[in-house]
Amino acid sequence: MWEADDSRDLWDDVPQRSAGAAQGVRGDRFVTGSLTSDDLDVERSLRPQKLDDYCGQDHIKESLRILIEAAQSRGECLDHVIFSGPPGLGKTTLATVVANELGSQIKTTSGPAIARTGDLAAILTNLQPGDVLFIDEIHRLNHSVEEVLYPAMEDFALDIVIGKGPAARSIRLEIPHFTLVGATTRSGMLTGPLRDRFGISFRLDYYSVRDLAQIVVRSATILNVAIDQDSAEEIASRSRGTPRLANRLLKRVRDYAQVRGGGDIDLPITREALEFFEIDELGLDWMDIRILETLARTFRGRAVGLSTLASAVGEDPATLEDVYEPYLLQRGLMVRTKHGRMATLAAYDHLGMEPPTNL
Ligand SMILES: Nc1ncnc2c1ncn2[C@@H]1O[C@H](COP(=O)(O)OP(=O)(O)OP(=O)(O)O)[C@@H](O)[C@H]1O
Ligand SMILES: [Mg+2]
Repeated sequence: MWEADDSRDLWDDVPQRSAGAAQGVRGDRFVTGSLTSDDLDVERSLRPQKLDDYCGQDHIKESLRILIEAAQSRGECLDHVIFSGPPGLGKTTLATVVANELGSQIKTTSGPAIARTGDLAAILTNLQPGDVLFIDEIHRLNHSVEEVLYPAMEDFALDIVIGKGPAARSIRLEIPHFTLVGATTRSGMLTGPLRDRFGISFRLDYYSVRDLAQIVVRSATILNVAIDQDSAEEIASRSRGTPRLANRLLKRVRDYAQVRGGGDIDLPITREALEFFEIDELGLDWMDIRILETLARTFRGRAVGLSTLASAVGEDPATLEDVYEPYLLQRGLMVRTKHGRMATLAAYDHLGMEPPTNL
């Protein structure tokens, strides 16, 4: 089993200044890593096609280069690959890049789209030798479909049951050799047998500010907008380590620069735009700030339960837990103890508030 992990300390170069929610428009949440309708128009054009265009995740890139070249020189298919990691980090992009580097066709589907075993059988029998089959959200495959996938991955065979009851018999069909590329945001939900059948496994990690700045510069070139390095780094440092978010903020800053500035993106207009859209120096939006302020002001130094906090900020508890908390926890701005949630010293510092004496 090939395991690789490209973790680095992402936040070293993020400025730690205090924020305070600026007044601007409120509505859509910019800072989610998940795909929104806003991303669809340009996501395709901004997606790198080859390993050389793919910024960051250097260890994964170099490993893939070696594995692809080795498989090609043996005249074999690349072993099955799984990419895991949070939304917007480039899993789908890597699947396409792998197929392009192999010079193979890619067939794309997703776990929830393959409802019945017959659907998967149809996909598998239609593959050409050497194809890449990309299954997104592979943790959402249902159990019976997964059972069909096992022999396909292991022996390139499809076991089909003909007839019913005592007369039923199973025949084995050969299918072309192919490479399965799976992607998942929830690697913990993969079943053991499925996970074991991937020869290569990569976990994508959040990007450094430097790598994100490179992505912003590349995207600006494709979008045909002028940007300087300082502005690219400013956008990068507020993008929560996520390329999708960096591209989204770049588009908003471009719009703002077009209407309020001369069209080119420089540092003052970047800061003004991000302040207008209420994205602070750490990439926190007004809701994140509201959560921290509630913890710091209303519950000052006291641990608070999820549902109490949710009603205090006017958000649904599940959304609070799944959408807002992970980043605040990851950045060390809040902690979850067995008694409840609390703002940390870093949060008080970020809000420019004196911490309570018991912290
Ligand atoms: N390493 C990278 N270099 C340049 N751009 C990137 C990189 N990774 C991702 N992107 C950009 O970010 C966007 C989102 O990436 P992608 O769709 O591959 O993420 P994902 O991990 O599949 O997300 P999800 O979990 O939501 O499916 C892409 O359109 C691409 O433009
Ligand atoms: Mg994807």
